[in-house]
Amino acid sequence: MAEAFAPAKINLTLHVTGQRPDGYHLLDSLVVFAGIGDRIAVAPADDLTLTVTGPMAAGVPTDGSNLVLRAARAMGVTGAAITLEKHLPAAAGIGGGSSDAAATLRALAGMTGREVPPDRGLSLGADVPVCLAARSCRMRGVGEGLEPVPDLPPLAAVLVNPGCAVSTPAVFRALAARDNPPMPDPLPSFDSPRTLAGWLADQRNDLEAPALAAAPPVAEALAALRAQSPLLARMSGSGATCFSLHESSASAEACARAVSAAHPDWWVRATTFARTP
Ligand SMILES: C[C@](O)(CO)[C@H](O)COP(=O)(O)OP(=O)(O)OC[C@H]1O[C@@H](n2ccc(N)nc2=O)[C@H](O)[C@@H]1O
Ligand SMILES: Nc1ncnc2c1ncn2[C@@H]1O[C@H](COP(=O)(O)OP(=O)(O)OP(=O)(O)O)[C@@H](O)[C@H]1O
Repeated sequence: MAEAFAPAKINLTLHVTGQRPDGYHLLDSLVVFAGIGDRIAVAPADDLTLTVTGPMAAGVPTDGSNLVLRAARAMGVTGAAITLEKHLPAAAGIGGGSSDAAATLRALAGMTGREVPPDRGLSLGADVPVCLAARSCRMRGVGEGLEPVPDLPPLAAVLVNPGCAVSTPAVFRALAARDNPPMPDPLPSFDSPRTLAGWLADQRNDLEAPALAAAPPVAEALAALRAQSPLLARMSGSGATCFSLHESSASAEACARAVSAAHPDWWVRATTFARTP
């Protein structure tokens, strides 16, 4: 028996800087992890099985297409009873499936003593290597280039998903430009959430414009967050989840309460983005 936490992945920035001949995009992204996420438990068994539980289980595939089972197969594991306790919305830009895959690799490595695949799960999804690292990283290439980042201050944050799934390939396809400038190199260091948020405001998520065009509720989520005067509000990944950064946990919790009250059908969580979850 082994367990692993699958934290939500947040792209504080997401610059699309180019495109490979195979169509995959080159990225330059500052990635952090939240204190909330899914949970994976694995136990020895004769066959490979998956049970999905938890408040966000509805609609998550339970067949071989689930990234948890794909991760197990990538490790050559044919016998394991795996439980996925789903707390994160799916197809939401916060790496739910990728983080589940990474946590499965970690848990199965612990249980079986097998090595994780040499590509760190890249063939399962571009976000899997960073989710396997599960700590703040500068992510480049298509997702395989991981570099440690200067110490970031712990960040009080709110996550809002307005309940529309967004297709990652469709958002990439709708990009107006694929050769946008990267972040500065090296990244500066930040002594407070306010300094970091001020710097982030000059950076971008290049997928935000095409996601806003494809999914109008993203604009509503951003407007609802901005109405609470956060340090910054932005979309994560390919959407539709948006995040806000705050000076304190009390301010993040007040923001989450206000957005939840105005939009009871949205998924809204106050959390912390930390160097290690
Ligand atoms: C948008 C991000 O979440 C940012 O962290 C990731 O780049 C996407 O990661 P992911 O969902 O794990 O991506 P994958 O499952 O590998 O790819 C889904 C689709 O997104 C597009 N894709 C993904 C990653 C990348 N660097 N370039 C792309 O163009 C491709 O159309 C691909 O078919
Ligand atoms: N364990 C899983 N949890 C959620 N979705 C999964 C899982 N395994 C496979 N999927 C499928 O993957 C699709 C994308 O879901 P996922 O939650 O990984 O997207 P995402 O948060 O947008 O990812 P990213 O931020 O990496 O682009 C879903 O539509 C779902 O059908």
